[in-house]
Amino acid sequence: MTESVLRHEIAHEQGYVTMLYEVLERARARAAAELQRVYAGATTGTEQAATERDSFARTYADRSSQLMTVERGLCFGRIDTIDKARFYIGRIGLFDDDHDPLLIDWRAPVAQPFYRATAADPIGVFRRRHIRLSGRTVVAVDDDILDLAAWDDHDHDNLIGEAALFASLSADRTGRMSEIVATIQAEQDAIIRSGLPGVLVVQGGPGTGKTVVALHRAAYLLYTYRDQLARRGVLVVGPNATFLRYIEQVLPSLGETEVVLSTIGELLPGVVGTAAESPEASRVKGELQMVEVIARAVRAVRSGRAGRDATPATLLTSLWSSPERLADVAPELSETDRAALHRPPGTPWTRADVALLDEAADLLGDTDAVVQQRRRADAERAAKDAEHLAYTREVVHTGLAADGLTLEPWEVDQFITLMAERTRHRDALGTIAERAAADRTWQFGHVIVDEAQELSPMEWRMLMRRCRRRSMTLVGDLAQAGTDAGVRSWAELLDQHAPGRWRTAELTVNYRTPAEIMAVAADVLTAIDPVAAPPASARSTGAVPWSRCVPAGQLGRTLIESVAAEQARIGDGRLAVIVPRSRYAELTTLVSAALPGVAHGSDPGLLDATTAILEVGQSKGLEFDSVLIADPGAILRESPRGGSDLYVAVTRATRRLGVISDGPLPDVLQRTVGGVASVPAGPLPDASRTPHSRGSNLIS
Ligand SMILES: Nc1ncnc2c1ncn2[C@@H]1O[C@H](COP(=O)(O)OP(=O)(O)OP(=O)(O)O)[C@@H](O)[C@H]1O
Repeated sequence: MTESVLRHEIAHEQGYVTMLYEVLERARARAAAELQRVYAGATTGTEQAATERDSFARTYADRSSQLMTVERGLCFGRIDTIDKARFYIGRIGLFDDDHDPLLIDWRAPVAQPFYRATAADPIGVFRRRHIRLSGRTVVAVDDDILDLAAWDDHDHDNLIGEAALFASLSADRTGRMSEIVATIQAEQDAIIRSGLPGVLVVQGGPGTGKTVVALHRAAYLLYTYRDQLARRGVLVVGPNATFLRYIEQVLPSLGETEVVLSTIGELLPGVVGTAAESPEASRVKGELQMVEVIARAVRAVRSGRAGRDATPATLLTSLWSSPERLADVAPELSETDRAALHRPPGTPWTRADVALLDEAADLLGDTDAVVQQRRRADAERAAKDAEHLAYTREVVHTGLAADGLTLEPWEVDQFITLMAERTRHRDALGTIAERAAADRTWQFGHVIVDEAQELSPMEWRMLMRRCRRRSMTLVGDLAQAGTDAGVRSWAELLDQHAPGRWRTAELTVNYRTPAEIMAVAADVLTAIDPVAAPPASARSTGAVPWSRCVPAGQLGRTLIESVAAEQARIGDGRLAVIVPRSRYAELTTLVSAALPGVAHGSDPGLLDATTAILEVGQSKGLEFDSVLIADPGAILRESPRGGSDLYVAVTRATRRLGVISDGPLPDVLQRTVGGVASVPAGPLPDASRTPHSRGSNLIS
């Protein structure tokens, strides 16, 4: 585009975008007025009537807040089809007074070609345009003309909208995951829009967008299969509380609030399994042989042989604290394994306990009191539904009278049913998290599991009980598995739990880690699995990973110097120091004493800190502008899955990676600049003089 054509196009899009914001403002005003009217309307004065009113109020309040959250980047694209139709794509659907679409919701089928069209297969699209806004001002347009002749020699047609994508990938990290609606790639879009039934497994290397794609899929499914999913909710399971905080803002920005986020350790009502324990104990607890152990323990309780400890918590406490009782019900476990499980009563629950408690609860069943409570709740809900319909009738008639509208009686009835359904949904949805949290037998409409490779066989049993219809999305990377108790093969897992009802998809492009860092990661991956292929990096930065070997006793000091140097290099960006578990306390104390602003792995404010010091497990799923790895040799040695831990650590950075070791540098890191030779403190190696840089650079 020449300069003047570009100016003209920007002015044209500005006119359209300004009109869209005016329509948005009117929709906001309407939602506010409805809210006002509901609050001003009379109720019969009973508590129930007030609840009904609140339910409507919540619907309009949700609508208002949804209309507020789409302010930033309301419209981000446009497609012109070969048959001369034009659609603007954005975060929400907007319509004119005749209900003709002005802006298409990114999840609607009409928007799909925006993400899928390629030069090789334009699916009817002549032009795809990315529109970049700053506030409400159009600052850039970027066109892909999907004309085969012009694109024939282009070798990466799975990447679209490169200017927009590249700008978003190069931005400083904020400590929170952000949504990617404007730049979803074709292979990601196919996963996001894959159908609801059955189990979809998404395997992909680090940084390929598994998490972000899974969250966009949640938003897409709730939009497309609203009736099926709204009342049961969608459960998203993540590896730890920090990770859940890292992703929690993505869904509201996509306009979805009906999603329950949980860790495995919190899936059983009334139990929080977060205490630490030995890797041996969690391995033994995660193995499938525990099914029979728990079953025997329950039988022993029932027969009165082992006392009358018929609640799951007492049952498990007594097993762990009594070697005799454990030996009685778990003869198949070795003595060493049984010893690993032993602990005194009163010890807090660990994550691996939770699946066993759930197993026991499932066998013991609910007590009469719980069953009766559930029946009472069902009856109350039915009564509420009837009252809700009556209230809806009143609201609709008042609203029609206020607007001076006359409709046919059947139209009014239809509208009442629709409104009742919608507001009842909202009412139920507002409390899905509470209801699901209080009900062990809650069945979710869809379950999404992130870092799925980490779940043990016992944890899969627990999760499958939460979704008997097996509508699930599992995203993970077997090469990143941090425990031996995790998944070894997706087929092995799913042939057992969803035979004939599962499918796989793969993500192949790494949007996080630049090619220079991925070249190092590729060596680590080869050591874990010689035939595994690393994902191709979407970009390169020119900054080659560096390493520095220091004499024993100088790791802390060098780390402190390097933190300060890296902070200066990345400006407003974020830095992580990843350390071995065995040296976490030592290095955290040293670094914190010298640099008081550094956050620790368990700090609630971790994500907002500019620098954090973490064990590998705490860094799972997260990303930082720069990463320093301390004592990589210890990371490799201290766990049977040390190679995978190092792979995770190496692939957390979006821009820079440095390695500091007070022992020999592991062979798999020889590709870092500096190598085994000790390099003096001072300026870091100049990337442009670096001899090696493997890995592909898809954006040249
Ligand atoms: N299409 C895209 N447009 C812009 N950014 C993207 C896109 N896809 C992924 N990203 C970004 O790439 C980064 C990595 O994504 P994500 O964390 O979902 O990857 P992952 O596969 O879950 O990684 P890991 O397994 O290493 O934790 C995130 O910053 C994400 O926003």
